[in-house]
Amino acid sequence: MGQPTLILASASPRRRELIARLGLEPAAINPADIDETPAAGERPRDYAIRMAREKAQAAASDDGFVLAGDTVVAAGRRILPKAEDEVTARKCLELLSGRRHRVLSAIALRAPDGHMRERLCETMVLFKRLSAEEIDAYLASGEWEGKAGGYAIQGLAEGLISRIQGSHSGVVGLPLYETRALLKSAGFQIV
Ligand SMILES: Cc1cn([C@H]2C[C@H](O)[C@@H](COP(=O)(O)OP(=O)(O)OP(=O)(O)O)O2)c(=O)[nH]c1=O
Repeated sequence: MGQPTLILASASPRRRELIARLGLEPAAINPADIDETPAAGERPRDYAIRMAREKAQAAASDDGFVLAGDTVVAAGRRILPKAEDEVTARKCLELLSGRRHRVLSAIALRAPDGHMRERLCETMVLFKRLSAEEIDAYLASGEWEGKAGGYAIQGLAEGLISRIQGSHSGVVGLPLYETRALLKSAGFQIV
């Protein structure tokens, strides 16, 4: 039996690389453009799941399974923004410095008949206490651009992270354990 058709609803090159690590190649990449504004008082985990579902729904297809993901950085109940400018990135790093925070990574899989399955992965991340020099140097790298919470663990930031409990791939954007389980439950054959 052949593999079901997989459509990846993501513009993120990291999600493409991560899905390849499960030995899968999407038949199509259909990024979903949705409104990513959190609702007032929305909990980080609810927001991550809602975003993943909305992305999968926006790329809905009768021809295959649509996989989408969403990664949210949360400090307590607070949802950190995607850092689009240096001021925002600095605020995020100052907030995360020396404190534990959570990264919520939700994935949603929409079946061709419209049935939606989802999973959530939660990872604790601890940054060292960052000095002013460390923050300045990190900002100068530009790696924070467009990243939730103003950092990317897959780059320089990992040298500033003393502990992570959960899923490294989840922090990057597609939790491989949960993604494999979700795809297997939908009939994909994966090692
Ligand atoms: C915390 C963290 C975030 N990020 C990035 C991944 C995403 O760009 C962003 C989370 O935003 P997402 O909305 O999850 O993803 P995206 O906008 O990049 O792609 P798409 O919606 O098309 O699938 O933060 C990292 O790359 N590494 C990290 O360590």
